[in-house]
Amino acid sequence: MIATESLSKRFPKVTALDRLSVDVGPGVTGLVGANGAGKSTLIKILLGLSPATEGRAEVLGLDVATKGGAIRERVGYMPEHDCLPPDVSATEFVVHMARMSGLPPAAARERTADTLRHVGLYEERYRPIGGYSTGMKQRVKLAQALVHDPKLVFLDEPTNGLDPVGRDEMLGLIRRIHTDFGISVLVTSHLLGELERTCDHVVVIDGGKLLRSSSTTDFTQITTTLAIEVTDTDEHPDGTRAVREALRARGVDTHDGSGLPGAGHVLLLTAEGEETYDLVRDVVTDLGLGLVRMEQRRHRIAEVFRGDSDENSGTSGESGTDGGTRGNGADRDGDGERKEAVGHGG
Ligand SMILES: Nc1ncnc2c1ncn2[C@@H]1O[C@H](COP(=O)(O)OP(=O)(O)OP(=O)(O)O)[C@@H](O)[C@H]1O
Repeated sequence: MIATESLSKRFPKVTALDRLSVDVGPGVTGLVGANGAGKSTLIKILLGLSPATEGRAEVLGLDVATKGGAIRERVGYMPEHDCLPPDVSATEFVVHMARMSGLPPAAARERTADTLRHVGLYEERYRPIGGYSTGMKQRVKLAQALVHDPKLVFLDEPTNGLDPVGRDEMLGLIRRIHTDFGISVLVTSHLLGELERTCDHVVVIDGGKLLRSSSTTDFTQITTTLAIEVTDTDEHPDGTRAVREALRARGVDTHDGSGLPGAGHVLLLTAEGEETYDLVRDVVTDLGLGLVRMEQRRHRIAEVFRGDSDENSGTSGESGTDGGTRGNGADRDGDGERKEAVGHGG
């Protein structure tokens, strides 16, 4: 879908892209990086809107340096910033964008109605955009990117400014763009957690350089860390502690994993093999406790950035699922939800 080769973009005071070589296949691909990492610059070059300083890039087999027009016919673009006219309705605006893409009037109206329904705008679509919420505006921007039935869409920070519910809805929509319509997606975000759930593949850039490009499952491969949660009983009012002590008596060290979201008392330990599972089962049974869960943890993308290895992933206590953001910054958008952000976040 996309291929870049030693692509660079230098502005007078900053190198926004630095010899970036990356291939992106079909599916939903996340482009992640801190603010200023070069995500929007890359998208503009890929659309043929801004020339690269060096290197080359192709989108759908078309050279960005010479085939910008043909690329924009085939690729939808949802820009990061608010760019919607306040005085027209979503329907009028999206019909206009469809016409600009070359659809005849009747087809433009039909596609507009379908697309606005798909993104979840109903009666509101006849009201002026100026009165819309941020979530509704993001949906209009998404609709205009999809209305001409592109093969590929570039979505630049589509969840920006949305509350957690709005973000989840937008991420669901993005997934469905691919599953329902077969349109491939390149979506940018500075929030790692979102991409982990939404994308098949993740490309990470930092300071305009490629840090990593791999499938989401490779990022989140299973670790050898086991997470255990047990019930309390009258005899053992702190079941977790009882398990911890019993395991220690058998020479197995555990770590506190209660920093994990939604977790009550979670113990983390390194699984040496089947014996570890048997040992935990026996210890819990001997103590008369209930085993609520025993599961292998997966790496989270944030941990990959921190360079956490299996060996130390259980030692910090906070290194669990959504736990740590060490070195990557924690992001709060005022919605009270802690999010993982690369770099300094935004
Ligand atoms: N037209 C421009 N002139 C000068 N510098 C620019 C220009 N556009 C981008 N930059 C710089 O290039 C770097 C990369 O910017 P870019 O907008 O691509 O980052 P980004 O990863 O999309 O982050 P954000 O989400 O904050 O936009 C930044 O340092 C930015 O200040």
